[in-house]
Amino acid sequence: MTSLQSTLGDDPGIAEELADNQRAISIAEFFEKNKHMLGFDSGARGLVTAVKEAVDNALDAAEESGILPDIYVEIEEAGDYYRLIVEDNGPGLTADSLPKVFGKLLYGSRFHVREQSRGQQGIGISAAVLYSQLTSGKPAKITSRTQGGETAKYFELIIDTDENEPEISVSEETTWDRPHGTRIELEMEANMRARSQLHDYIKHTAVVNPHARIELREPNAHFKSERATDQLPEETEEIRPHPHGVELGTVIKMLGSTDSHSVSGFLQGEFTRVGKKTADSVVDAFRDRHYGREMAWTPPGARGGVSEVDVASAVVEATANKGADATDAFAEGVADSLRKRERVAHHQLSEIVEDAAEEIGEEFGTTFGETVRERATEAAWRTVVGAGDGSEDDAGDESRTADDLYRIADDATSSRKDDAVIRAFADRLAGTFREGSHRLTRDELEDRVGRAAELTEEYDDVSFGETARENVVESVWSVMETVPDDPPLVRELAGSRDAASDLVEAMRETDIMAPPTRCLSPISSELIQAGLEKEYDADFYAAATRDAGVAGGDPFIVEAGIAYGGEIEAEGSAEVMRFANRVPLVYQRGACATTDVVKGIGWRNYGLDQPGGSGMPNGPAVIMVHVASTNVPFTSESKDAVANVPEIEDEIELAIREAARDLKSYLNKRRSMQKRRKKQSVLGEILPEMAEKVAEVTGNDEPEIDDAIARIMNNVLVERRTEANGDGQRVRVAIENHSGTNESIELTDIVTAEPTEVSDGASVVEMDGEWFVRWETDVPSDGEAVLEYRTGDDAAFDLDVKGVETEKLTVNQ
Ligand SMILES: Nc1ncnc2c1ncn2[C@@H]1O[C@H](COP(=O)(O)OP(=O)(O)OP(=O)(O)O)[C@@H](O)[C@H]1O
Repeated sequence: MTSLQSTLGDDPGIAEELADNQRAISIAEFFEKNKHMLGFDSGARGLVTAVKEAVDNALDAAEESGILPDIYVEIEEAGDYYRLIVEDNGPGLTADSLPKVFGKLLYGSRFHVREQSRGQQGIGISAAVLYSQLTSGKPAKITSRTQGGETAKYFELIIDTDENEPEISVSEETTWDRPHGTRIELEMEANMRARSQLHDYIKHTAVVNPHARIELREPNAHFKSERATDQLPEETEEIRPHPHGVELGTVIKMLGSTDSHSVSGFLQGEFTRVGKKTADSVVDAFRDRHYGREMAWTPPGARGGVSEVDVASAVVEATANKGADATDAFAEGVADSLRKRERVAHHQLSEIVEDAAEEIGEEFGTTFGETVRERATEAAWRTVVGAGDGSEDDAGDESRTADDLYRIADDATSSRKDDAVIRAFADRLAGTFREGSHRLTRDELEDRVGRAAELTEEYDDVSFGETARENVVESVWSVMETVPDDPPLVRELAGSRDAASDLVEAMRETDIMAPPTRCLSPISSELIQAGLEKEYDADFYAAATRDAGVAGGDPFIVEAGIAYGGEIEAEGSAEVMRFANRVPLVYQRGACATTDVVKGIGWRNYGLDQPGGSGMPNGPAVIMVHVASTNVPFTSESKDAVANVPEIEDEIELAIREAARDLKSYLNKRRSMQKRRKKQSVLGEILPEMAEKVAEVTGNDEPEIDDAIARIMNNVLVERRTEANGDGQRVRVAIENHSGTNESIELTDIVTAEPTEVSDGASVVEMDGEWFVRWETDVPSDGEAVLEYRTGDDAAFDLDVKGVETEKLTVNQ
């Protein structure tokens, strides 16, 4: 027990004493103690993280300035420590911003920008400086030269962790041979145990950044990855958030800081993809949630079977002192408009009365004032809902609304339900409208339907289950009308959590075009495939890039690639390569959404082994996933693993499945080709023996085996025959298609003497004393095509056939 606990309860000043111990903690102090959160948990890992932070920044900075990145990384032993040097050819940093970039945590240019970049939080490089000063006690040494700068600046600094501010020990002008760029030198306690992770990081960075030149020199290795293209990734543009998935707190903050007064203006001004029409739809969805909808009833006379009530006479009765003709015309006008409608809600009836009042008033030179209009509206409404006026001779017709609801409920529920049960239910539901408002939210409607259903279950001893209730709610809700009330002003919304929450829900449920992707820089399927081909000598490659999705208001794109077979390690489980915003993720594979998704896929369906039917697939496969987003949701600030955000997980799965489908058809085909090869080799052994026997028995020549194999195997047979013909020889190349499909075939016969009289459609090209007779032709199933030409007597030939898998091809030349 601590001394404070022992005195607790006796001492009236205990809270004050405790309060004395409270004090703010600077972010730098916090991370000084929690460096593992930033990826600096060990010397081995710390070094990789520091390289990663510096290289990511160098790539970001160069690309942002339209410069093709040229990055040099050097790690050298320096006594008890390791020295890390990273140099880039980026735009450099000004003398004002440089000390803060390296000497202050949470200082950066990207946090508030919705645009894809590797860095996000403004922590990375200052965390590396912090780790270096903590472990070696040495300051960071930074040189930087801005574009067009006469000289370079040189700083030595550490972070004052109490204040989270840079403490500069040296600041001077210097010379540097690079025309622009930044050079960072950090000393730290480290080791090279994570060498393979370091190499992977550099190599994989090169794979997905083919426009960058990256060189790594470390005590045991030196390699340089040259630029594969001079094409910078397409420039990204900052965008506003997308309305889907923005959280309530964010929206409240945005409501508080916008210049707009109206909700519609706010939506159009602060979000991407919201124009006037979309804003109107969001506002309508907001009205439905916030104010509820109004029930719209079938007006009297609009539908057969409903008792005709004289709307006009009700209106006449309610209208006093307007002269008989004007009153009749007014009442007829209302009744007529009403008759034309399929359904009418109270506010729509008011509009009908307003319109008739204006029109008839003008025609008869009289005024139908506010009171008259109201009385007329109420009288007409009573006829619509079958309510009496309270007098003895007008008891109303309660069955009107019940009939109406009966029809809706009958359509919405299964035909197995007894008619009397639906009637009883509709009566009870109609009762709730007689007693309560005709304007209600969806929740209120659910309540009413629920109550009516429960009473029906209780008194009629039948079941009125969840699905029936939901269907009735849906059908009634769909005939209800959105109310015309003006939505609150932005400043009112900002002050009301409930109203703002209704707005967020309305934004969420409105169909809104996917966000523009100019803020993102996906790698593209072609480059993913090219990258995989560069890294892995495989038999098969596939890649897929999905359309943009939205998570938390931030657009994202997922891409996937698969390499299979060849030199890829066949033992053990497949390798998963993860990337986020073009940065390879090296650590925390098990905590990453990408890994979870890969494990959740049934790989046996795609032709890979998967022990137990779930988990990592086995075999010679590499699965690559890239998540590009304006705000990648990492599980922690060390940015090693993508968090389990459902929208992103769904897209990862779809991207992988897209690539995996190609893998599946490749593997299926390969399997059937393997079978074919086996069969063909058996035939190749048996047929010559049979041919020999047949020739022996019949005394004839041995039959043509190649032709027979081609026919039995349904192959394409390409056969060259030559025939001496005067001065030279005639060449005849015949293609017989025994397969069940039409084939497009590209054939090249390479001849050592000049060909003449070549068939139409073929072309001849001479190269170094060889003639290439090229011919592209379509041969239908069971069809034949022939190429003919003449050439010299002593010509030699070599035939090359493309367009048909080798297993389906028999060449006889
Ligand atoms: N080599 C560089 N050249 C030019 N500017 C740089 C360089 N390194 C960092 N910066 C600038 O310094 C800022 C802070 O960098 P820092 O690594 O701390 O954070 P970040 O990259 O923005 O985000 P994160 O914490 O996610 O890495 C960057 O936003 C960028 O504007």
